[in-house]
Amino acid sequence: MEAGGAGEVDHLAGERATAQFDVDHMKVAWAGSRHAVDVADRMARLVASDPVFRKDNRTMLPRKELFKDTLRKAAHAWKRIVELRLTEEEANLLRLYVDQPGYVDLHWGMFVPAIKGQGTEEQQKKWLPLAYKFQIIGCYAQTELGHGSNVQGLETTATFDPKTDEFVMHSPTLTSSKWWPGGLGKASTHAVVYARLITEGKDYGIHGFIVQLRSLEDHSPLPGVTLGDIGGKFGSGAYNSMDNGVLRFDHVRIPRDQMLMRLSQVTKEGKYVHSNVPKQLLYGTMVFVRQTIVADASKALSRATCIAVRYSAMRKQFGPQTGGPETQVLNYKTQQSRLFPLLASAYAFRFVGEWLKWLYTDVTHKLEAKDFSTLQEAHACTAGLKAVTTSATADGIEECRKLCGGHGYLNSSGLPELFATYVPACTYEGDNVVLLLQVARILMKTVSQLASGKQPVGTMAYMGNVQYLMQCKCGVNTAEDWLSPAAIREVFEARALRMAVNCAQNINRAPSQEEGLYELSPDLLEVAVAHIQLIIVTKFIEKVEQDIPGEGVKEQLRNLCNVYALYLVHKHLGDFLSTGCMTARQGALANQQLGKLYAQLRPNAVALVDAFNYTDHYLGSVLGRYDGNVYPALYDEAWKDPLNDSPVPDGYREHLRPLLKQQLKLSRL
Ligand SMILES: CCCCCCCCCC/C=C\CCC/C=C/C(=O)SCCNC(=O)CCNC(=O)[C@H](O)C(C)(C)COP(=O)(O)OP(=O)(O)OC[C@H]1O[C@@H](n2cnc3c(N)ncnc32)[C@H](O)[C@@H]1OP(=O)(O)O
Ligand SMILES: Cc1cc2nc3c(=O)[nH]c(=O)nc-3n(C[C@H](O)[C@H](O)[C@H](O)COP(=O)(O)OP(=O)(O)OC[C@H]3O[C@@H](n4cnc5c(N)ncnc54)[C@H](O)[C@@H]3O)c2cc1C
Repeated sequence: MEAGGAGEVDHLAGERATAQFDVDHMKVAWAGSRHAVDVADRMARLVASDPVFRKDNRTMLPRKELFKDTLRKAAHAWKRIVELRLTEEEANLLRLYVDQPGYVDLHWGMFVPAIKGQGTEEQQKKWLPLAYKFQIIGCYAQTELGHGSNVQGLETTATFDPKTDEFVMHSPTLTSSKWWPGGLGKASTHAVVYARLITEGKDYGIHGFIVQLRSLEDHSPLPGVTLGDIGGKFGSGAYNSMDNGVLRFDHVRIPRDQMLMRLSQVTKEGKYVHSNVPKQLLYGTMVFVRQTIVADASKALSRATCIAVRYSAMRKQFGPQTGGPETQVLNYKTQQSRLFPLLASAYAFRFVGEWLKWLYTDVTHKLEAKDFSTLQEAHACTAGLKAVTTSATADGIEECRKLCGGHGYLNSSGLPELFATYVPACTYEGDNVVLLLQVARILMKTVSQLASGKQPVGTMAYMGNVQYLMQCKCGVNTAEDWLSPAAIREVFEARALRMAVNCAQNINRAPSQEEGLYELSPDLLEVAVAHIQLIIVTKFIEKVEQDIPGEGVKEQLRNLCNVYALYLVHKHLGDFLSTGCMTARQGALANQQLGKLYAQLRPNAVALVDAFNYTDHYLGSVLGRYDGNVYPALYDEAWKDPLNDSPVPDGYREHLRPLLKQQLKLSRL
């Protein structure tokens, strides 16, 4: 846990003393409210103090033991949730701090939301109470061996048989095997299965069905159902605690009322009826989860930066030419220029995640009132932000590992496992490239409508300012001018719009729209990234403009916001220059200002990661310890490796001894 107990020494106390802001209030700004800090703190401590939830040996467990450990933790977590009568908010946080991917994530995160979003009231009344009490365990079975990104290309069939009032679920080919769903392999009793609905001889495309897979008596697969785990995955520990599964159906029958019928129905006679709603609502569960993934990005990146900042503050290498103590590696400007933008990104993703949650809730209310006007905005924002934040977070975790030098490569640093667990977020819930191309298509559509005078709305409203943004000139003359939110916002808007318009013009020159979209898809990706980065920067600026209590808190957030924006200017300078949004001199001034901001951030760095309020248990890193007492912890940790169980290793007699004896004989010749 944190320092302050009897006998504990805070090796980072000096760092904490230099902070120029109230850390306690920064915790509130980060978590969203005082209440959020208190609940999270209570749940984190509850988990950290419970031996069942220990995870320091996780990367050393063989897969079967790891999976059993996951089942044990999930069951224990549920027991605690019931015993302590935890609220939904508390229960979600408890699961978060248990920090081990498992079937419960899909049960609560996808199975339940799919039924809520796509089930009728009657279906919800039947299935949700069972799911809420864990009388059934569910997963989300969409992806197949042959198709993941292309949902419309799925092959599993659900053919209606009016004679028995049932659907027949079938996997007609090997490639139609469901492949990847988490929790499917070993734990789930039920799944929401996505399949092509066929009735009266006609294929009506993809629909969701609730299907029982395993016996509720002995957990064995039901007749006609083939089930298994798809095998080990990248890294030690990591996502291997999850039973991602394979599923095949051989003409399995389910009652008609197990088709999720909120969006469309099949009557007893086999007639297909589509409610008057957009068919994309079928993708609603993915939109919901993409939104939660953005919030998770800030958690993962803040963990990695917390480890790297604390370790960089205690680690020393080299010293001044004149002698004297070695330098903390955090004082190296190169370390700061690699690490501080990641710290700023963690904050940026936290606030854009908060805003996205608001947007999602707002759109949901509108959908309930049959207003579908914001569906496209919700899709573009969730897809784009999911793609940009997960890619930056995965890269950022790996950068943090390198920032910790050799020790970062040890499992005990926590960083290899964090990376291995996190990196599939770039693929699941929509491959990031596929999602960015969705955003780009919407942007191209918006550009094409500008000529007709149609005013874009929401996060695309800036595109309506086309006359000005296509020709404006950045007014920055000094490095300090880059501290103006208006200047920053304008260059990001101009860059995004000009890239979109240029790309749209190039597409129009292609023989067909389709060919243009295909040929220019690498450029389209960059257009989408520029638009999404504008959203993140804008939401950070808007956050800083709010009333934020606590001494120095607003100033630190403003600093982080400027670091985030100017780092992007520096990184994507090519975009800003080639679109004529700014000059090379202005680019150099931005970089100059960035250097000054890093210097201002330096004395606050450790306190800024303290504000995440993570326990040592949740961080799971000897390098990121709150007290900074890294070396004894690293040393102790090494001895826990099973390889150190005996001084002479297994295999010595068979493989080392004969070799050494042979060398001895040869040397005597
Ligand atoms: C209670 C809380 C508990 C705490 C738990 C927290 C949650 C944690 C959950 C666990 C987290 C992680 C675990 C990982 C689990 C992973 C699960 C999965 O991966 S599930 C499978 C995910 N699969 C995908 O994402 C597939 C990606 N593909 C697609 O989405 C589509 O195929 C797509 C969009 C690429 C193409 O679709 P389609 O071919 O149908 O359409 P078009 O491209 O032609 O578009 C037509 C039209 O529709 C619009 N559109 C597309 N998608 C959407 C959408 N989602 N919403 C709204 N509109 C959409 C598109 O813009 C086009 O519009 P138009 O106007 O016609 O141009
Ligand atoms: C850890 C993990 C957990 C998962 N959990 C679940 C789950 O619970 N339930 C579930 O149903 N699924 C799950 N999935 C599956 C996941 O949703 C898919 O893997 C994901 O949607 C990507 O699809 P794919 O694997 O078909 O990739 P592909 O689409 O085959 O991608 C391969 C490559 O092709 C590129 N590509 C594809 N289409 C295009 C295009 N149109 N234009 C340009 N490039 C393209 C991609 O960018 C990528 O580089 C999970 C996957 C993982 C890794």
